[in-house]
Amino acid sequence: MHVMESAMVAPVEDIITEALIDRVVRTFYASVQTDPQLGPIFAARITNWDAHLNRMCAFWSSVLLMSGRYHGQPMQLHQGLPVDARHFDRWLELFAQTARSICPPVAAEQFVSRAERIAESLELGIAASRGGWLRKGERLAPASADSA
Ligand code: HEM
Repeated sequence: MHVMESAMVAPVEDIITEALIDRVVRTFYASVQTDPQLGPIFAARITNWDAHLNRMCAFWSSVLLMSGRYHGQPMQLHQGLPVDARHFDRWLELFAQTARSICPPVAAEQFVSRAERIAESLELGIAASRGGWLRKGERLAPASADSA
């Protein structure tokens, strides 16, 4: 690559910083907490928001900066949740709105594309834990006790 071209496009690690992750995470969960669909699910489970936000910052730092700061089992933590495809769609909608309102476009797209892939694998894992396997493109159905 010509030296001028490389100087014009900053590497994504220069754009996505711990400070940017911190802002995205805190802004996102502030809107999650007041969201009628998602808020109650979090409110019923999270007693220490400060600890949760710190863990989510560590998670995104591991995902986007490969910092290795996060150690946890997100799959197990989501398996018991009363969620279906509609909750994931809303989560992703709020997350994309947040990322795009805060980040430069290339950084926002990194957040959004990783979130979409992780959401898809969480849907697959939750479906499997309920004894069902999703085909390609098939979405998570409501838990049977929650199908109303
Ligand atoms: C339907 C959408 C979602 C809902 C309702 C939801 C809800 C929750 C709740 C309630 C917890 C806390 C669990 C606990 O500590 O007992 C949690 C943890 C977590 N969520 Fe989600 N989540 C959703 C989607 C996602 C997505 C798409 C991601 C990643 C892109 C994600 C990443 C995480 C992580 C990493 C943790 C674990 C933090 C830790 O280790 O303590 N979640 N989620």
